[in-house]
Amino acid sequence: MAEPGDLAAVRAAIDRLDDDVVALLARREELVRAAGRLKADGAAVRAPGRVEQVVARARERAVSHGASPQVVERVYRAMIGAFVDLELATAAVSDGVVVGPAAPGSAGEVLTLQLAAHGSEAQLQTRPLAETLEEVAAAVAAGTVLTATVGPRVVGAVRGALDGGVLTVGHLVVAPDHRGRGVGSALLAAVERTPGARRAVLSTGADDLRLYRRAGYREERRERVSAGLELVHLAKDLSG
Ligand SMILES: C=C(O[C@@H]1C=C(C(=O)O)C=C[C@H]1O)C(=O)O
Repeated sequence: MAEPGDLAAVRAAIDRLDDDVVALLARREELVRAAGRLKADGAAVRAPGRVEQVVARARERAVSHGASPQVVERVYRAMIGAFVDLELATAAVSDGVVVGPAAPGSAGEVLTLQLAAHGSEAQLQTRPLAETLEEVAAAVAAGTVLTATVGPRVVGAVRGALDGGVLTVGHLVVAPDHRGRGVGSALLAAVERTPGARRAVLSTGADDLRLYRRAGYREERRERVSAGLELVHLAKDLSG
């Protein structure tokens, strides 16, 4: 590349280059998010062995481009650190939390969580939250319930009913002492991986939208259920 003659010109050239760098970072972020959705815990998110592979490869590429491998390594370690934080905050779960199909016999615990759920969704007293033990047990037996467990304890659950490629997500609940640690996001990410699901839809109270917005859900419409209580219908395209 020709050397620009003064600092302003150099900076203009850096700005143009940064446009490309950020565009590439955006593509990298998409891939990192996809990797995160395939992981079950914090150790898998951090993947230190893979980090060393990526760094070693970047150092080699730096040498072949005539760049400083030390600078490239520092940039890469900082970048990967930021991506790991993103993965931990989005798809992944705190260490020790395992997400998977509800174990036979867990219906009682799932129902207890549903009944204990706080917030607007519980206040709606919608049919799902007023389920009987038999109904929850039938859903567990049908394989439509996913749970998050810590050791033997169920700390969260979600349900996904698939019909013609449309996944209706419901009953997302997290034990009060496990909130804010990515359990809800991990359950949501796991249910979205239901084979054959091309679109996810769900309805929730107007005050618990953050988790869903962060996960890429878009608002379709709002429905006033009663005075002071609004139900928000959300959807997410899963085909991409
Ligand atoms: C994207 C991944 O997750 C993390 C982020 C990495 C990256 O940004 O390259 C590499 C390893 C993990 O720490 C992965 O495991 O590949």
